[in-house]
Amino acid sequence: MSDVLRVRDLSAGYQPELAILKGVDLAVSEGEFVVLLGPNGAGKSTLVKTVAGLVPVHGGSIQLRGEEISDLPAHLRLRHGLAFVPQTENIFARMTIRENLQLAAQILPKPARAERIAAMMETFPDLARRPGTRAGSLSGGQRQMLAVARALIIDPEVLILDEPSAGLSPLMVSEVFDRLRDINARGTTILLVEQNVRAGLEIASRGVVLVEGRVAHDAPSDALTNDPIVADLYLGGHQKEAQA
Ligand SMILES: Nc1ncnc2c1ncn2[C@@H]1O[C@H](COP(=O)(O)OP(=O)(O)OP(=O)(O)O)[C@@H](O)[C@H]1O
Repeated sequence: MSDVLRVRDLSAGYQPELAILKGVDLAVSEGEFVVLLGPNGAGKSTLVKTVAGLVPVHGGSIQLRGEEISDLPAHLRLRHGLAFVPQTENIFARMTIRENLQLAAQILPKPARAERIAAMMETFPDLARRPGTRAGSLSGGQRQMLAVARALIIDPEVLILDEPSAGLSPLMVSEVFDRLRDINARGTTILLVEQNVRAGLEIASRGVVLVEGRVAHDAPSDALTNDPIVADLYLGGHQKEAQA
């Protein structure tokens, strides 16, 4: 399997002298579903934001299909096929569902836009039922679906999501996760940041555990789920909570 995304010895942070990521190595293969786990403050969001071009890189490399992208601004990374769904402010609340999709489609050549919007409406029937509804009036789960639809409009090489389950009820989380599972089954490579260890390892085939800005574990989900040392040391509270 070829790597879609490859991060090597990546250091990055919000200020020049303060590295939050301290030499991260991570590869995501074509068609894979990888979950990024770790305690609060480990640097999960910082890692995906750095990959998306939103946090300054101090050193190391980020490659998309073998091409170095760490020098590119965020909008050009998007053009290269890297779609990122931030944790918040990922839709335009005052605009309708259709307008949100139309805006996201602006990046595509004009003739391709209508077809991609129609494809998203087909993938997300819940959104297709009410294209004129203002995004701000949708439920939390539907908003996340719209954010994912906006990201998918370019038919990306890789879809990166920063905790789309944050603040959602368990029912909504399972709806969003079911949809992500479908999207992955149709061939989209996914890298997901998730706080809930059990839910993350259930949906992804591989887990990467970040601790203090470094990769502490990188293993198939089954192995991480059953590794008591990993559960106690790094996933501790979350794992116990999830099993309670
Ligand atoms: N905009 C920012 N400016 C400066 N420091 C930041 C910023 N965002 C995050 N940090 C710091 O970076 C470190 C890593 O935070 P990050 O949000 O990446 O961790 P995380 O693993 O995603 O945690 P959580 O699960 O709590 O979201 C923390 O020390 C945090 O205080």
